[in-house]
Amino acid sequence: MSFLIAEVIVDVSTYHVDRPFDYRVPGEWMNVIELGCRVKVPFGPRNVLGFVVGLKEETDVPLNKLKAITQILDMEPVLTEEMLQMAKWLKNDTICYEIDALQVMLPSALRAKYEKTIKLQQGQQLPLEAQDIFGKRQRASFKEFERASLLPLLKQLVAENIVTIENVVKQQGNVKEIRMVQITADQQLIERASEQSSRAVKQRLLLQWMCQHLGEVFSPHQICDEAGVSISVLEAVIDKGAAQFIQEEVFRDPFTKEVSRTQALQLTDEQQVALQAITTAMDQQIAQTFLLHGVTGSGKTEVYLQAIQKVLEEGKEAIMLVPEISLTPQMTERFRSRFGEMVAVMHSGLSVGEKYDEWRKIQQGKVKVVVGARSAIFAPFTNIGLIILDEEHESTYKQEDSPRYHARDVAIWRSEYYKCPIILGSATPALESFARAKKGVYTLLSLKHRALHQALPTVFIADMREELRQGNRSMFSQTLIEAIRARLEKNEQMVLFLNRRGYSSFVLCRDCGTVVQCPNCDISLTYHRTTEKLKCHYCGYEEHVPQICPQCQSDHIRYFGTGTQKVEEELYKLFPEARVIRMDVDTTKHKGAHEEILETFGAGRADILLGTQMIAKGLDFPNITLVGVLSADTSLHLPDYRAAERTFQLLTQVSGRAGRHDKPGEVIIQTYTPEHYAIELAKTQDYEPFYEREMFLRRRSNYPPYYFVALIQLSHEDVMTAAEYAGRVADWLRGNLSNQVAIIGPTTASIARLQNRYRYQCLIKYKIEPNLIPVLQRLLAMYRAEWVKQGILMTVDLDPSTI
Ligand SMILES: Nc1ncnc2c1ncn2[C@@H]1O[C@H](COP(=O)(O)OP(=O)(O)OP(=O)(O)O)[C@@H](O)[C@H]1O
Ligand SMILES: [Zn+2]
Ligand SMILES: [Zn+2]
Repeated sequence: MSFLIAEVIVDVSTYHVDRPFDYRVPGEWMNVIELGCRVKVPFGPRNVLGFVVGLKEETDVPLNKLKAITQILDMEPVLTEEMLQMAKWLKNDTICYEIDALQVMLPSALRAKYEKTIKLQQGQQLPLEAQDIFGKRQRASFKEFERASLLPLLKQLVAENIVTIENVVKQQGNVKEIRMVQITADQQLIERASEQSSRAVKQRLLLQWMCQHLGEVFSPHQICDEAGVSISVLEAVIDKGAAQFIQEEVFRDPFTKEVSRTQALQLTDEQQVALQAITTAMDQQIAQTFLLHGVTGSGKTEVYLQAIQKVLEEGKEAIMLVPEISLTPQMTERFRSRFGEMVAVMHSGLSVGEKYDEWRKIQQGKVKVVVGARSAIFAPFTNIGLIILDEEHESTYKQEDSPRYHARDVAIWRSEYYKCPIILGSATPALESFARAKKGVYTLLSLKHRALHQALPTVFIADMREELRQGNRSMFSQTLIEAIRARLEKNEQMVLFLNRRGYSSFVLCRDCGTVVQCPNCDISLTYHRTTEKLKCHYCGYEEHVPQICPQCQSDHIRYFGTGTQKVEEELYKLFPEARVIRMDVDTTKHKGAHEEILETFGAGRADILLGTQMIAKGLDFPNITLVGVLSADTSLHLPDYRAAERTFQLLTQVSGRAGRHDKPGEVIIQTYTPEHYAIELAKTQDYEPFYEREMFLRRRSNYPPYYFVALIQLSHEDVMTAAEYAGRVADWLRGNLSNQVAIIGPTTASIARLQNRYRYQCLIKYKIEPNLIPVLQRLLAMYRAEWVKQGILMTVDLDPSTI
């Protein structure tokens, strides 16, 4: 007797074995189940979610031990064949559980609790058995089909598009619907209704109107308007069978405003050359990776738009990634004005329901372009023609939880699958990317000039030590103050940028130097002015600002450092007439806040846009002629080998906001270390000299891109236990990896204690180590089987963004 066996990856990522388990497929589901469907299966004492990753007829599991699938959750697979392959690759490439790799590809609505309903499509005829289930309703529940053992029939109905299946998410809203009216397609029904209402003039009027619109669908409102009747007349006619109410699905619209359409611009020669290279790769169907290195304002976005245009003409699909889309509403708008309804968006600012709707639009082929943040790289397209990563150097493209993937690597994998090109775009590419382009692994395309041949802005460095010597204790240098005053007089706009990476306002005792720390983490607490509280940004701990120093009881304890609110207050003191608009985490909490702020600024209703990291990128406003960087150094002194690179990138990006159109731009960078090369070279805004300099230093200290690094982090509540296991990790690595590999550690992590757990790490530096993945997999297996029980937490990151 033959069985159908499903191989299922189960949702238990604490189990130490990461492999598919075999389950019997109950007879009635034989022709229903497919690869990529979600199922419920018994695992130990409970039922868990699982994904079908294989179907076969034989198993090594003895028949009396073989359990059956409890429930099937999808008629149509939610994961494609491609995704199942991609998950296997991710599992190996990032060393994660396969279940984590499968889950990350789905919108969270499909990971939550939901119910399935079956909806009858308009005007479709059901076979008898199914009619019994639906009765007079438009909808039936999945369970009803299941109970009647009619799943194969259901599958057939879905295939013939007679019914559709919808997942109604229980907790987080569901498919949104509105009530519509469908006029019958059958003229006789209308005639019969007319006979019945021979004395009702209005009803007859409506029925005559309906004769002109057989089979069409309108909103009740529209019908009443057009036919000039009231809703009660419409209801009476519906009662007589001339039309019926139907529920029509609407997609939630994450776009808050209308945009006007734009046309492709006439490209510059440089843009033309770049576009030509990309479209050639498309025509030849080669998985070629292009690095589009273009100075700020050089028109990279126009190249993306026209490349996508070509993809659409070929009937294919495109993925456009941006670092964090809620920060760049301008980008979405440019895509919508070019491609209209063909565009879906995916980013963290959307609700669970909105994300699910956007995902379904992609899956159902209703859109051809997705503009989104990191996770949009998993958009369920099946005919991809181009993938773009804008600002490819940004660290948000790397996910910091399992699966610890980099969107660039996933993009390259998918491009190989679809044989299509990729564009990595940036004014300041990641060192790794530029090195690969120089070696010919990527194809370098350069835009050396701004699109309209405007000059890059002039950059001044203001030495804040000098200012202090001359008695200026404020946060604004004289140069900056004068520059702001000049702009206010000329009615031009400016951007003031407060570099807050690794920087915060803290409370310090001026007598003994104590900085108030979080009791759970080795990190200073951040001062919040509005609530007069100190907060830990890592664990959420908070307390009131102390009146006296907890160490020496001095009352000379006060906060230090600069927040955007403080800057705003200072600005108003200096320039009471200035209209300042602030963009930071506090002013952008509510949905749509970014758009509102940028719209106000774009419409010229503010003079100064003051903000943090989130204003550094993507802004394109004609009237900005001054960019001020209040504190260039704050990101320079972090214990991270990429600190100089990040600082240079940030300064170049933010400078690029000035003088993008007719008016020339000026940039003033304030710093306490003007001699640092990252700051000196940001002055000329020339990427290659910086690249050469930084590469030299990386080579000297054996850092990427010359070496690869892998980071193993480990924590425990007890410091001795944490140290002991960290030591075991280091010993084990030394015993199993070749002596070509440098193992640094164990050392304490840069934050030595977090949420009351002590943290250690080991760093692996290597050039070629074929054994690395298997060795790390064995280490993880050991950890999952034994160490977890001791309360150890361990993570392995093959491409850490900070170390
Ligand atoms: N070929 C062109 N002709 C006319 N204007 C153009 C052309 N290409 C781009 N522009 C305009 O130049 C400005 C800068 O272009 P865009 O924003 O695409 O540059 P970018 O390289 O993406 O900039 P950044 O990296 O600084 O964000 C935009 O206002 C854009 O409309
Ligand atoms: Zn003190
Ligand atoms: Zn804390």
